[in-house]
Amino acid sequence: MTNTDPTKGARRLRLGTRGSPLALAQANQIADGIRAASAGAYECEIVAFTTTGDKLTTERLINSGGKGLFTRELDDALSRGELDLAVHSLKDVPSVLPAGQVFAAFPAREDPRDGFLSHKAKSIRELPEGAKLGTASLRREAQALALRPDLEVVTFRGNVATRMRKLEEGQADATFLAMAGLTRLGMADVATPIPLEDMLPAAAQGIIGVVARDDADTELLEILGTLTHGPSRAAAIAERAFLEKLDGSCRTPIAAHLFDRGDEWELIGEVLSPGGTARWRGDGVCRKDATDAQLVLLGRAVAQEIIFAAKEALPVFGDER
Ligand SMILES: NCc1[nH]cc(CCC(=O)O)c1CC(=O)O
Repeated sequence: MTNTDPTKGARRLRLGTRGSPLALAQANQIADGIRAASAGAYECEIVAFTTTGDKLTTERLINSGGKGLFTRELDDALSRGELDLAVHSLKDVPSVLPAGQVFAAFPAREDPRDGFLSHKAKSIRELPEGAKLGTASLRREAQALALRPDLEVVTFRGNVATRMRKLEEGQADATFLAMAGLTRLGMADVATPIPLEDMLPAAAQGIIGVVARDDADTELLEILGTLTHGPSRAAAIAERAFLEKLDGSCRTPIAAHLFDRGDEWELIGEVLSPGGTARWRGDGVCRKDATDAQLVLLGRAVAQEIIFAAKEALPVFGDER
């Protein structure tokens, strides 16, 4: 499948992604991977997009704006054939891909933990009474308030650099950022990682998803397949199946993580009421050699457990699904 004949020019691929430094770093990683795995047969050109999500300026707009805000423009360009591949932070990708699109690679997951950033404390617990927490994430807001109901949550939007600047300016006393993003930008040391069990991350946090059209040529799909990391792919499938089953509302704080328990996978899922006054956890295990279908069933079963437990309190789960 490799083209080592120097007289034959490399085939050009257009890789679409968002314009943020993090998105560009991720796209470059994939471009390097494709070049190496194809022994130079493919060369990638990175095309940066501004998505609707990048243009919105307030947290509330994001939270009420529906799904795919960070992917729609890329989805459309991929469908139209203006791109060959789209590179996404998987946690920003809606749980169902647009028709005609497939995941072509799930490279090794980067640190999935959330990071805590503050000049006033080393952890959420140590923050002074009534401290301001900057976040645009309903999940992080609910998880932090579950622990510290006295905190005041303030809107914190923008890319990693913007949010760090807002913290420096004192617009908040603390904020959270995904360790994966910080690590990929070479800035992991600005944050204190929070143990996974203390703050369960968003489904697929730290995983990159590479999306192709389902009619992409087999040679390209084979090369992309070699970039896939099995355990990260298993996590992507189980965590996203959990999310899909729960996807009643984009206003519900949801977290999920597939843990490596030696000879088994354990999926822990969590749903909180907005504001963190109530929290439901579910969990389930499966064998490490589970098929994709079994990983999907695991995700759905953990979601179903939470739906049963939470449906009285959260009417959004009352519907049959
Ligand atoms: N919603 C924005 C977003 N999407 C992906 C990441 C980080 C990288 C990742 O989780 O893969 C971030 C920033 C953050 O949550 O701090």
